[in-house]
Amino acid sequence: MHIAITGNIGAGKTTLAEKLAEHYGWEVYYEAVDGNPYLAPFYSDMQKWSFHLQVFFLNSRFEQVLKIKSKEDQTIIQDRTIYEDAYIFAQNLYESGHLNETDFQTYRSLFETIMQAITPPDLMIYLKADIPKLVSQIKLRGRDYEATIDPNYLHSLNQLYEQFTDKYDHGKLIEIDVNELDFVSNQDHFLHITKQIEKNVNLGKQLKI
Ligand SMILES: Nc1ncnc2c1ncn2[C@@H]1O[C@H](COP(=O)(O)OP(=O)(O)OP(=O)(O)O)[C@@H](O)[C@H]1O
Repeated sequence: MHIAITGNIGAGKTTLAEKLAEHYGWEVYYEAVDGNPYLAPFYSDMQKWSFHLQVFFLNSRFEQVLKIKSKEDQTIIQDRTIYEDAYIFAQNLYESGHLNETDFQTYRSLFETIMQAITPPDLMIYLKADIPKLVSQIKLRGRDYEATIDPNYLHSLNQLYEQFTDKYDHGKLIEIDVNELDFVSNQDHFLHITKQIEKNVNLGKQLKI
């Protein structure tokens, strides 16, 4: 089974993926952050590195989806989806003028080709958070290259997340407002999330508990 967590930068996807993996005995597929040669340069010069970074993420996410497909007997939890790369990040860079028309069209055409080869997740979990929550969580983890993230960038991404999740029709999607949730130290908050997952997918004998 393929479960994916979707949400803006700093929404808590990686932390939730790890907690769910521990709880259910699932495997996590992380985003390609460590060893990503374009991520830090991208944050210092978006104009120059947007296309490179988008192609890098698209390829790495495509590889993940193919691997997930080949392991149908296991449950894998994916930290961010390929849809977000195209419909949110690349779209935002295009709208803000960091990706030019030609590069964006080339990227979208590559994405459309990839779409023909992949299947959507069985369940998407959208972690919805407002800007103050995102900013404070990004600060907490203290990555140097993320220190320059402008709240306006997060705001534009959040607007695209809203549009994307409203229209999403590739499969099931649950929305979890994490503004007032602390699923790390409050077990009831964590169980609120697992309850919703179990309502939406049949975990059957895969349950570890
Ligand atoms: N397609 C993309 N275009 C631009 N930046 C991207 C893209 N995909 C991921 N990123 C960025 O790469 C980094 C990934 O970091 P990480 O995997 O820790 O996730 P995150 O988005 O911060 O989420 P969370 O805190 O919810 O786990 C972030 O700065 C993130 O937004």
